[in-house]
Amino acid sequence: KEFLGEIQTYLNKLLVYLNPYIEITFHEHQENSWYERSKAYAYIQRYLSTHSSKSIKKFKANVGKDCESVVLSIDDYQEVTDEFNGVKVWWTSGKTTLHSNNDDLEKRYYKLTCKRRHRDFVTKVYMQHVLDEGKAIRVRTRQRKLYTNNKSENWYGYQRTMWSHVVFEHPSTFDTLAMDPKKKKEILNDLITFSRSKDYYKKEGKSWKRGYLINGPPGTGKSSMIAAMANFLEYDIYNLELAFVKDNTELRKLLINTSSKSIIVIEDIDCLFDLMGQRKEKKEGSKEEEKDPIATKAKAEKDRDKKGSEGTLSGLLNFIDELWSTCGSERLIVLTTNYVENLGLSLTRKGRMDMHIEMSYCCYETFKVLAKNYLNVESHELFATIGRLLEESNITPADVAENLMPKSDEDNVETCLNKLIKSLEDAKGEAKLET
Ligand SMILES: Nc1ncnc2c1ncn2[C@@H]1O[C@H](COP(=O)(O)OP(=O)(O)OP(=O)(O)O)[C@@H](O)[C@H]1O
Ligand SMILES: [Mg+2]
Repeated sequence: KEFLGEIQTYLNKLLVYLNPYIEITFHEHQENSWYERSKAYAYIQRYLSTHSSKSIKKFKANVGKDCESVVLSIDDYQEVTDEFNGVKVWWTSGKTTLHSNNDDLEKRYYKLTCKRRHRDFVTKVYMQHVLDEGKAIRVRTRQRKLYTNNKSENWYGYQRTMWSHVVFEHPSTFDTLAMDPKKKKEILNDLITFSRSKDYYKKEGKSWKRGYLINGPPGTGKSSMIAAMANFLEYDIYNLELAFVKDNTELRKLLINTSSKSIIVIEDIDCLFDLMGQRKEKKEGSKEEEKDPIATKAKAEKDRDKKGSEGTLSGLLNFIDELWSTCGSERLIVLTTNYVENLGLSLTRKGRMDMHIEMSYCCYETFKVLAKNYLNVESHELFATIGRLLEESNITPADVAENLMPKSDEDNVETCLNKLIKSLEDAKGEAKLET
């Protein structure tokens, strides 16, 4: 009997030796951490769902938390064949169920089978390919988000969130954005250089971020510009509502909770002037003051030269410095304002913002892009008249767009252009009356 047992073990070993295949298993959850989903598992899932769509008929849908994304993956025990550099591998997915005291835990895995002699190639080269590709697919297909910060009263408790989000779906792109083509090119180049300079920033010991100050009257496309940037770089947007931020500590907490590949936006930074002023007055004389660097610094400044606005300006700059130093890498910081006068100067001069973008009233070049967007025309006999009128009046791209947009079935290129001409003439008349 002992002898038989020994034979059995040898036979098993022989079988293993003769079996030309090996199996590698990737579990959904790391050992000892059921809460942390393995990144490799997620990447393999993406990889297989795009590389197997032809050969497979049964899929399983995983719908994201907010019903915002659907990821297909191969259903249990379906086999997928993949080939890479002439090496064939087979994938299956499956699950084991663990019975614990309260509930059954499903443990899912992907199993990779390949020829024994390909082992090195598969574990080193092929798997690297799968993981890289899976990661790239995930970046490509991720839904981008628009975040806004909540009041800090809502940061705690049952549904605590600092940032609320919706899916970001603004249609604006650099193609539809109407502005001086030379400036547009400049901005695009700047963004491209930025997105490719990871190593440069690292080598220079700088963190990888860039700041833009966008100014222009309402309706000239500042928000559209930010959306176009986000669409171009495929970044998320964090809209920072400073009225909800009490002090630098809160600001810091918010910024730490932003993710990379994002644009942090503060709109209407000039309104912040007033906000800073209020904050300072409230704090004045209170004990809190010593703890708050903004107020303290602002007060010191004020005491020194007794100029109120200087105090608030330095408070604002302080805030922005905090913003710069706290938010992590791979981020754009964009500030917008309607009035640039002293604000823009002090922001750009002191090296805080890298680029100053000016959005202006509609000129002929801008109009041509809008006409292409809304009416799909590149030239028309009325263009000359419009060009001349544009030179004589200040009308925003938003107003031009409003006129060009066909509103009923009767509207066509001709009627829309005439509508615009009428508005331009009215605007000109008004301007004359004012002077
Ligand atoms: N330069 C532009 N190119 C294309 N569309 C524009 C442009 N400017 C304005 N528009 C149109 O006008 C609308 C309003 O523009 P947008 O919100 O970008 O202006 P804004 O400068 O952010 O204004 P505000 O200062 O009021 O926030 C946009 O939805 C867009 O359709
Ligand atoms: Mg705006």
